[in-house]
Amino acid sequence: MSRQKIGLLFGSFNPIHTGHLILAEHMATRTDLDAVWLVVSPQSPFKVGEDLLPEADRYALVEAAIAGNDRLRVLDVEFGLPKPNFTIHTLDVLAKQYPSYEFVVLMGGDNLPGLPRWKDANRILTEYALYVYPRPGSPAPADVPTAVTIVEAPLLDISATFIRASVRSGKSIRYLVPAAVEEIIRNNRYWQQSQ
Ligand SMILES: Nc1ncnc2c1ncn2[C@@H]1O[C@H](COP(=O)(O)OP(=O)(O)OP(=O)(O)O)[C@@H](O)[C@H]1O
Ligand SMILES: O=C(O)c1ccc[n+]([C@@H]2O[C@H](COP(=O)([O-])O)[C@@H](O)[C@H]2O)c1
Repeated sequence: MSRQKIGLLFGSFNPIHTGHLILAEHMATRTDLDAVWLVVSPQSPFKVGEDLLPEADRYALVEAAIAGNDRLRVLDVEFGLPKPNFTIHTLDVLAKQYPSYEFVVLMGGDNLPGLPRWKDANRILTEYALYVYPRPGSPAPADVPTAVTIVEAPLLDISATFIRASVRSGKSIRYLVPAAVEEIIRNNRYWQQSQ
């Protein structure tokens, strides 16, 4: 029997939004992946100094967003790892922890140009396949490494930045995030005070 193939979507999820969810569901149902795991990063090396909610709060939002979807799972594996969170470290931990699974790294097209600056980028590209979901404003480069597959999928012009800005200015985020996420954001007044 072939090994379970799991897509890993690493992100700050500040907050999780419909773009992440459509990406994850698309990968889990329209590629050869069996499931997608969303890995909440406490501190992306490229987002040091940004206005991040505490990681436990971002995790709770992801948990609420994916409730009831058996193909999706959220991981807090990076919470106990040194910061900033280098993806290669997490991949090494997961490979050891789940030797019977084959992991694929998922990302949006905006992350592809910066990939050569990731820690041990060459090792990631040698040891893992990468499936890239296209993102508005980030056209696929003409030349991609052989490990990279650009997946054909509907473009989603949604970002966590837009959602935080909407909340701050009192605009609706209905449908941009699941109802359960919207409720948690409202009840906790995230981004309405000085966060
Ligand atoms: N609308 C989208 N289309 C395609 N990929 C996306 C989209 N939104 C997020 N992603 C991808 O999901 C992963 C995690 O993204 P992240 O949590 O940083 O969200 P973000 O919306 O890009 O956040 P921010 O606006 O705060 O920078 C990244 O690989 C990113 O490229
Ligand atoms: O490993 C690296 O060097 C590296 C560099 C930049 C980003 N990442 C990871 O990529 C994910 C998305 O990052 P970001 O900055 O788009 O939120 C997040 O999990 C980061 O930890 C990882």
